Amino acid sequence: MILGDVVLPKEQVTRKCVAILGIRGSGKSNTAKVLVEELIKEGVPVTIVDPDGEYVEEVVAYGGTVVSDFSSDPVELALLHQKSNAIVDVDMSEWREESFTFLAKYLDAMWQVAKAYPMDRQVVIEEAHEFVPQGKQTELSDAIVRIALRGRKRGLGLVFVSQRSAKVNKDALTESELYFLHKVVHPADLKVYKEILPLKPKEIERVVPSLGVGESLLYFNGEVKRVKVRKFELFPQVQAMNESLA
Ligand SMILES: Nc1ncnc2c1ncn2[C@@H]1O[C@H](COP(=O)(O)OP(=O)(O)OP(=O)(O)O)[C@@H](O)[C@H]1O
Repeated sequence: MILGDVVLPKEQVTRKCVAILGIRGSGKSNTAKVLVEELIKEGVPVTIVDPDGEYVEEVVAYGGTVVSDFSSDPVELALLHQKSNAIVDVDMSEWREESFTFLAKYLDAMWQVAKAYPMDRQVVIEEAHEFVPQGKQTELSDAIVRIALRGRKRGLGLVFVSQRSAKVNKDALTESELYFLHKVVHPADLKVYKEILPLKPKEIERVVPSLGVGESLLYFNGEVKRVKVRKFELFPQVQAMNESLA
């Protein structure tokens, strides 16, 4: 999977937890979108928990399913998500109570379906601190923590995206095996990075605030690399054609 100046085999992402952290505007969602696109190309079904509806356009363009009416059947949706290339956007932008209940039921159904039909699939959780917060347990956070801790055997992987790394449930976050650590500046966030990275605290304080948009420290397998993920573009071939005609 070509993400920019970083190339990852699919197996380094699927069945694992991935954390994409950083301040607002550091490029987290862009990194997540590039990752989703590459997973889809590999045939891995992806579900996006989308609190701002910021993936809807892409999911529609890829012929995926956008769920914003929470009266649909979560089990049916989990079965639909079983297909190779399936992409589901759970649009939580209205922050309704029933959307949280639906999401918990959907993830639970996915967990059950994955037992019967294990296959690689990934769930991306934007603003993860809202759904799986540190110090607060809900039906939904239980469903997410269960996937984080025990999803591997059923093929389930997670991607946590958050600007409030200190507020994401530690049990879930520390399951991550791959980290894209974008810019942070606040001491509480730097502290989380210091707990994750095998670098000297002074080095972290020097490098992390200097990261540009789209740049991150990629931490995987005990190794830290400064990387730049490419800018996500919806159907670049179409855009290039339009530009050449203009
Ligand atoms: N790798 C990149 N190359 C060029 N531009 C980028 C890159 N990553 C992000 N950007 C641009 O920077 C801006 C912020 O990116 P993005 O929305 O991904 O940040 P974010 O950290 O998710 O912010 P927020 O927390 O507010 O959602 C966008 O305009 C995006 O197009």
